[in-house]
Amino acid sequence: MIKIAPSILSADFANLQKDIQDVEQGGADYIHIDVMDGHFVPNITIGPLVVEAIRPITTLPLDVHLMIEDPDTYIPAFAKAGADIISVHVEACRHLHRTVQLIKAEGVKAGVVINPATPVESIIPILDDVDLVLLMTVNPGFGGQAFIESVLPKISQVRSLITERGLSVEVEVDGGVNPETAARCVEAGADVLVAGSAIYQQADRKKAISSIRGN
Ligand SMILES: O=C(CO)[C@@H](O)[C@H](O)COP(=O)(O)O
Ligand SMILES: [Fe+2]
Repeated sequence: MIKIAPSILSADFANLQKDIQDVEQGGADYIHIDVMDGHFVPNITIGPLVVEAIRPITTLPLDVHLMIEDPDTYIPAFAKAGADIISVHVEACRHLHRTVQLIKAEGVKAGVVINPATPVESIIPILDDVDLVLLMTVNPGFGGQAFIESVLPKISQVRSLITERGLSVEVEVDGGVNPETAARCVEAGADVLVAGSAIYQQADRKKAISSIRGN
């Protein structure tokens, strides 16, 4: 079963509770939270206080995507705020194993993220230690961007690496996911699909989630 992780970056921030509960009732599997610091990416979004406020209003796992410099400084705060999965960009980590160990020491699942231009080879050394690999299909920073087609072979490459090693690691895709691109990501080997605008721009979120799932 394909998991759907609506990105609240495209939700109405003045009505976050309603927009989160709407996707929970619509069949979402995770709530994807995009954390941006204005340094690693040219946008500023959500901090641990907002994650803490969201925690009691949903039973879904909180999938926290850190697009920040120096993630080690902030990981404990996001874990304490209630994150279930914390994913960090290889491009932002000077000592990747140390960062992943820190996430796990906080009792949280660890994910590793690569930008569209970062080769899959960069995650091979950490594959045994993570719960999730997130492949960006846009350059991080904003919702509503166009899907970058050239990432599709990277999804298949990551899926093969995981299968060859007999690992249980989820393959998540993020950026420009809609019913049409979702089908190709799944065909390539993705099992978790993040979608922001394709869900929140639709009045019927349940229907939007089902069509991304391919139902
Ligand atoms: O991490 C990011 C953007 O940096 C994403 O999670 C976006 O929020 C996805 O938005 P859509 O491309 O689905 O509109
Ligand atoms: Fe994201």
